[in-house]
Amino acid sequence: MPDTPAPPPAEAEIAALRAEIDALDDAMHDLLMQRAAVVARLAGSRAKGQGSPLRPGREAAVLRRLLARHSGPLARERVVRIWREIFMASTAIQGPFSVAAHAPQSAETRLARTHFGPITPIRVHPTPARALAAVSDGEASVAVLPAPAETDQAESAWWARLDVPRLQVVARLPFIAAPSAPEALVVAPVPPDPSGDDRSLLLIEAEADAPRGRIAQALADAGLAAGAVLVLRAGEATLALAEIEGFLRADDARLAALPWARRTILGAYAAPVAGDAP
Ligand SMILES: O=C(O)C(=O)C[C@]1(C(=O)O)C=C[C@@H](O)C=C1
Repeated sequence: MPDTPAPPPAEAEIAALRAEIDALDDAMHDLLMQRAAVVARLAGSRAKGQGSPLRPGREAAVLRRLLARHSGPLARERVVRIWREIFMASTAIQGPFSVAAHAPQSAETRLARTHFGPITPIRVHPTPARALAAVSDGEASVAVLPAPAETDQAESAWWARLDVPRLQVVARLPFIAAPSAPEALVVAPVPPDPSGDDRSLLLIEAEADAPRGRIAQALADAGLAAGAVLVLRAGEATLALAEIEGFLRADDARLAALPWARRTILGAYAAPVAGDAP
């Protein structure tokens, strides 16, 4: 028998570590196949019902739970990336899924791509109305639109005309907080699902000259903790869009304490999580 020289120690060490990685890959693959089988069972369950398989609140709750137990050299943002792909794979098991985006800054398309993954079809529409129509008509599963901004004019303020409750805001992108980066909202033909730490969007139609301060005060007096309040002067009315702490429901008694009868909950989304420390 010819003598086979023993590999140098460094190569032997690499081979041993790669064998460990191979075993872990097999274990992870087994778990992914098991997870996919459970998702297929969930898709068939009557409790989940028909309609969009997407549950952004549940996704956020899963990610928060994993990030809370996370440690080691794997970056938090990488954990989110890996699970985003898992969620989209699970969504695909439950039916076709596509995105209609309106992306005036092209950042919205990037946010949609990052959130919904590289394989999900994304079509960019020239106006928010066209993107929303694609969802209403069943051509797309969700719309991704620019987050409301103080600079919005009556024409660009898609949120002022959202066909609620048929269409509702269900998520805000990005889920990993990125201060002063562009943001987008996800609109779906289903209500949002709570994640346990949420913010809701409340649209109020006030009188034409209602000062912003009065609207903010009325919200505070009603016990509604508002973050940003956007104000849009629209002819005879003032439209105020308030981001309210928590998952607001239509029968919330605090809404009845507001001095304006025309108030609409546009939806809700999970509060973002912190990224990796720089
Ligand atoms: O929990 C569900 O309803 C699922 O469809 C499963 C799952 C997941 O993979 O964890 C997938 C998609 C949903 O958006 C949320 C969660």
